[in-house]
Amino acid sequence: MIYTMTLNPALDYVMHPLTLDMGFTNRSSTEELHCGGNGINISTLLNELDVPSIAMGIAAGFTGDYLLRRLQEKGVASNFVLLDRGYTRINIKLNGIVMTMVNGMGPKIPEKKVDELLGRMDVVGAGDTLVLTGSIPNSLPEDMYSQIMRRLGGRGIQFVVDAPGQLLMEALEMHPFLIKPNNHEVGRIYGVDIEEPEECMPYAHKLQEAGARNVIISCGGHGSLLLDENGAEHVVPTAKIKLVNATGAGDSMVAGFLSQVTRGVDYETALIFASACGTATAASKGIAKRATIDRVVSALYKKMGRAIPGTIAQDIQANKDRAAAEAAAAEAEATEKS
Ligand SMILES: O=P(O)(O)OC[C@@]1(O)O[C@H](CO)[C@@H](O)[C@@H]1O
Repeated sequence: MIYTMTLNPALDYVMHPLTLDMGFTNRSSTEELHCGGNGINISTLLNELDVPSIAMGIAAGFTGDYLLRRLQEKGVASNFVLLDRGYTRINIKLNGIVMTMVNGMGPKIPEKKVDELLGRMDVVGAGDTLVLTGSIPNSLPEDMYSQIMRRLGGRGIQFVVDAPGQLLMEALEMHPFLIKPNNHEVGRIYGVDIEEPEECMPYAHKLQEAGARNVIISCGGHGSLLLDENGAEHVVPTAKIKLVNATGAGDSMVAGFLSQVTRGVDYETALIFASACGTATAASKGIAKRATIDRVVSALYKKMGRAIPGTIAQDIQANKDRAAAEAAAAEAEATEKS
């Protein structure tokens, strides 16, 4: 089973202001509200791919209630500790000419609730994957992820860590199965300005030397790289799309990668699929749907001049057949009612 941990989930309120003038009232042309927080995004995409996962974390107040209800409606299994006070944050994503984000701080987490969460995590065991991702509320210690990994260490759990700066570096000594920073995050860690996957490769080696088994570094429109645990380097371009909203694109990469490696697919194919999932979300309102992912997968293989591998081609065909059957059933039902 894949477990995702979101200690500081959010509702992502995406607004589309036509202008953004500081000190004035700006008006949005359209708005959307999505369940957010990195682990939740990962579980949402896994659910879209029919890969079972359980989203864990801490939620609070009316926003937390809404978040959990929406997850349930989508069929995303969850196991959240509820706080008695405060509310799950609402992160503002201003999707104007330049994307601007204002993320909330999140509620204060009392120690007894952390203990409750740690207790619930005892279900995670041998063969499971635990994804620790996103920022953590201020009231929790900086080394929270490595604390969790130490507590659960030695049980044969595969850890995935996608977190900023110190949180990530602290976790490396526990040899996570996968880390996925982006080029900006890596640049901040090592004090460099890097854009292209090839420029990032030496830093992937440093992160691997520091403890990570597999290192993916995403570089937005420039592509992405994987330095795998066998020392092989893989670089993949990005399919061309019209950017809609990049929120959750990195999380979608993690979900896409896990969806493939957990079924035994080779690392290069898993990276290509991961890249397509990230791009598909960047081309979508919210986390990508399967049909968009399949379109981007096909476009990416075409761009790379390669044939789509058998397992992935079969999935795409099965999804097409399922969508066609669902459309036919819906049409038949509509005809019957009229
Ligand atoms: O404030 P954090 O935890 O660093 O990031 C939270 C967040 O920006 O990341 C997700 C996208 O990756 C969004 O759904 C969410 O709002």
